[in-house]
Amino acid sequence: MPVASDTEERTKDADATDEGLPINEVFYSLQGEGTLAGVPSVFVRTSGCNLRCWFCDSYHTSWEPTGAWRDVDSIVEEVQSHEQASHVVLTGGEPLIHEESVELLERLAAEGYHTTVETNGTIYRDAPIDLASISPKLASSTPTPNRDPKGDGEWEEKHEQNRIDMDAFSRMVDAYETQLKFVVTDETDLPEITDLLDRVRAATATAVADDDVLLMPEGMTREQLDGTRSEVAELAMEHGYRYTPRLHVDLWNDAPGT
Ligand SMILES: C[S@@+](CC[C@H](N)C(=O)[O-])C[C@H]1O[C@@H](n2cnc3c(N)ncnc32)[C@H](O)[C@@H]1O
Ligand SMILES: Nc1nc2[nH]cc(C(=O)O)c2c(=O)[nH]1
Ligand code: SF4
Ligand SMILES: [Mg+2]
Repeated sequence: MPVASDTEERTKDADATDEGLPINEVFYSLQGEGTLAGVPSVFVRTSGCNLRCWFCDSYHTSWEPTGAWRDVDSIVEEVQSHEQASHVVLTGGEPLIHEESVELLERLAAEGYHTTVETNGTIYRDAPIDLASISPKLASSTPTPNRDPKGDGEWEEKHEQNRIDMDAFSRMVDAYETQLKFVVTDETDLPEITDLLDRVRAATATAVADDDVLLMPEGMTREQLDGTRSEVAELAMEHGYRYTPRLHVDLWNDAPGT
């Protein structure tokens, strides 16, 4: 069923309940991105997002949010059915638009799981998060009319206004072990990354090392990554940041549930 796309809309959604989470998919795979790439993990993907990146590889959680409302018990049960996994990745959509994500993380922590939250960094929540994998959205993510996958640029202004929230971003950096994972389209993204790092370093008590900064090539298929990965790897070397592959795309291309 369709899921309201952000918290504000969701409260108006007659289908919304006070309990549970809108779930787009739960699957077992290898963590494909970031410092934990290669680690067997169960992915819980919530539906609904407060942003609209033109390149979003999870279209059915953002541009056309779909999923089923599920209670936390049933989600935890499905996670536990993948007996080999001790890591859980909560992603979306934007998982932190949902208050119930906190309860899910509490339950998973109580069961002994390592939890990673994949987030755009615009919403802070207090929860047992072992790794906050923050992917702040750059200007190059904005759905301008010529790049809008759905309409005619209706989301451009809202996305542009909301894509960075320095308060939420810096609170998260101070509260959790963090990696900053920037989606890079080309070299023109680098000045904005440098500027965002200056701003977050000025706003936080925690040291943000260049080693915590990862450049990830934009692309949801192998073919698209063929056009970005070499350049992004060179940019990481040039600037002293890390490079992260998109291992799942290299292994399984854009197959569902990977
Ligand atoms: C679908 S998002 C969900 C979590 C959260 N909304 C966010 O953006 O961080 C999961 C990850 O995929 C990245 N991503 C989405 N589309 C991508 C693309 N076309 N190429 C590279 N990374 C992409 C995001 O930046 C984020 O790191
Ligand atoms: N294998 C795999 N690794 C991932 N790491 C982050 C993902 C995400 O969509 O948040 C993701 C994903 O969708 N698949
Ligand atoms: S913030 Fe994440 S889920 Fe939302 S549109 Fe961007 S990439 Fe997709
Ligand atoms: Mg993904």
